[in-house]
Amino acid sequence: MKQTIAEKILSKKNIERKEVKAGDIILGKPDVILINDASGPLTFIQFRNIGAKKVADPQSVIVVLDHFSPPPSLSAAEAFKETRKFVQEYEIPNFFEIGKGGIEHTLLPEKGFIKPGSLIIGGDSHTCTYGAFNAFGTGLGSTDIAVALALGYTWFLVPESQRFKFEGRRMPFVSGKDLILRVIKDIGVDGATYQSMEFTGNGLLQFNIDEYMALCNMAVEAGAKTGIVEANENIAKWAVSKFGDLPELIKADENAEYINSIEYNLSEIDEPLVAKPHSPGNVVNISEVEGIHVDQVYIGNCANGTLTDLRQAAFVLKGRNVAKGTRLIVVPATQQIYKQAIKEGLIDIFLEAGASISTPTCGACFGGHMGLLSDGEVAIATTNRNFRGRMGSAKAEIYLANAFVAAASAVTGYITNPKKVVDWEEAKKFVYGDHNVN
Ligand SMILES: CC(C)[C@H](C(=O)O)[C@@H](O)C(=O)O
Ligand code: SF4
Repeated sequence: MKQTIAEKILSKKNIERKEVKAGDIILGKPDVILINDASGPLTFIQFRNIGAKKVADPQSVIVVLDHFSPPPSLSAAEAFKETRKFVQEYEIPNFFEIGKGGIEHTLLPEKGFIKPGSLIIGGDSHTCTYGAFNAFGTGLGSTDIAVALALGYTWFLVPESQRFKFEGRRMPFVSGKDLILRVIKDIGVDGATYQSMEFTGNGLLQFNIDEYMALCNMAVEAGAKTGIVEANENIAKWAVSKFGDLPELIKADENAEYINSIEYNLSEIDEPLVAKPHSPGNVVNISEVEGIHVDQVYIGNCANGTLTDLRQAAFVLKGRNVAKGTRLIVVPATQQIYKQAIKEGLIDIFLEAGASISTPTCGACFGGHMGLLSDGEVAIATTNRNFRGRMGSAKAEIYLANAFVAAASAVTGYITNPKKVVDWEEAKKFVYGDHNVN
């Protein structure tokens, strides 16, 4: 049988060990079950409601306190307490306290929990981020997570797949974020509902693994079940440096069945893109929105809070100041990224520029805390959702963009093409080092 990447991974994880195809309903054993403080407490209630007495495979469970971390309210503090209680009661070994981890989707690969070919389920919609590592990640509701905790396996409807191929030369200041914004612009926010979005093509070699995370992270913003990068040299290199050996990598078979295929010539995605309020599908070229004043710039979240993002922002902010009338909040996604950013002098650059640096947290990304917007305010953020009310007031407006754009906008105070602030050749060296980006 000719198979897509999703079909291959689900065939391996199918507890009946049979080959599967799109449309099949199967029982699969996830390698990782992810729980956070936002949806976790509901999962714990459901776990008890179904009469579960123990967690089938505690080793596979990873619990992260990240959404309301550190708790800004009493109710969040209670949710944290509930979560710690569950971890203790069911002897979950992989637990990340405040100060020990960071945003789950950046943290799990960093800690070595994600391998090519892994199946990951999580009580969070951006669990699809792990496709960056050639893995199948998907978000499930709290009840499904509770059942998977109790049984060690759960049901999957094997998704149909769409293929997105990137060839050609990467253009200045276009980042992983821009690739997915372009795809969502083309197919719409319901363009891949319950499907696997599979990303391939030699063009992707010019983007690094952090950028693959941004690409896969927003697959769910097109309604997808998952988004997966086909195995390539970058993923192989990452796997070898992470695990010391080369795990089996997953590629689609030639002639695998895709319900739609789109090929992009990267040289035609020739400037950064921006998603306008109030939808990640409301995407335009930056030139269409340049000059709009921003009250707040937010650099962080599980799509774009990586070291690559911080380097992009720092390069732009180096020796410059955040504009008067604008504020900048920088949120390194994990403790390790934070530490590395200090070592590299990035945090100094942010502080000198007048930024507020936050401890790793989901924070204001989903309107939790640490930088909410008030009525009438406008923000540009490296986050993945700009729904009405997402970062606070329903009367605020959020633009989504990559970290080069966000930082350039912080410097001028209005949405700005980074090419007007810094030189691409210099930026490339600072951000990507030896990685051949075009
Ligand atoms: C609160 C949480 C469960 C939610 C999600 O599922 O994605 C959040 O992370 C988000 O980004 O909106
Ligand atoms: S950073 Fe934002 S999008 Fe990502 S998991 Fe947290 S709340 Fe969700």
